[in-house]
Amino acid sequence: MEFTSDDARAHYDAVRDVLAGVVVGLDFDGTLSPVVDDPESARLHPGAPGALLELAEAVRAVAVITGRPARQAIAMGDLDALGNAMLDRGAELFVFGHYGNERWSATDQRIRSPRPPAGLATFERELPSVLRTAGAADAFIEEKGLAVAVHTRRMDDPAAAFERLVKPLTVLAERHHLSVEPGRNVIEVRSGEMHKGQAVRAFVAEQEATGVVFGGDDLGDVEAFEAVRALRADGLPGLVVCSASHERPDLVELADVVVDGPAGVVDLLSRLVRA
Ligand SMILES: O=P(O)(O)OC[C@H]1O[C@H](O[C@H]2O[C@H](CO)[C@@H](O)[C@H](O)[C@H]2O)[C@H](O)[C@@H](O)[C@@H]1O
Repeated sequence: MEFTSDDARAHYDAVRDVLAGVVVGLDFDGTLSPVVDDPESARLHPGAPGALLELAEAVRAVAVITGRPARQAIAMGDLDALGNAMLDRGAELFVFGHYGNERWSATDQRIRSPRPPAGLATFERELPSVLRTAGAADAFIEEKGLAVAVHTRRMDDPAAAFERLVKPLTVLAERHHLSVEPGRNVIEVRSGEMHKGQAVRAFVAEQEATGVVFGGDDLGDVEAFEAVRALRADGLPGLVVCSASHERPDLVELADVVVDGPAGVVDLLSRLVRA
């Protein structure tokens, strides 16, 4: 792991000093789960369950804060089993799905979810024609219930297809009062009312946390990075962790600690607990 500045090392120390009251939010894809070509094949890094279990015992609470539907993240990460193991040790696991629009906890076991945004159904009906016009008819469409994601990763030239799609998908989304969330070879269209920064702030407040850590790898995590930095400016110890990849080098400068993908995240969490 690498600190991005001397201040960053001090932020790490400050969080470690109040660890028992700290909340930890972690993104799923690219942070706890290595990025794979097929979004449906994503799974937790093999070291993640053990590291999260150890972490949960040492901190106030742990949350997976993801753009995925909570149900899907729970299934892919076997998070209900992990949550039960945490409960056995007196700790709690939360999952905030759809960028904080959904909520699940190991204690509650029910997913609290809003209705899909108005306009999404019409957007989805019009989407194939927009993809054809943009020369991207073979993009993979992931229907997510509250959102839809258009993936270019498995196309011949993923970056070029992504660039061709940003404008027409933005125009179509805006026509239906929806927001565009660009990510790693994916353009997601969803309601713009919630983001991970709000999820982090709400998590800190409800847990009366004495510190906060957030780890992420993609543009959808930037608001959470900003929330940690803003809370820190108000006096709460905080640490921003970037799970780095060649696909998103621009996120490094927003972080305090940079690690090498999900394996690096697992290593960092273990070090934090053992320190
Ligand atoms: O907030 P996250 O947990 O990071 O979820 C964001 C999106 O991640 C997924 O896509 C990403 O991971 C896929 C599997 O590794 C990869 O194939 C894709 O290229 C990545 O962008 C997911 O499919 C989306 O629904 C999430 O919004």
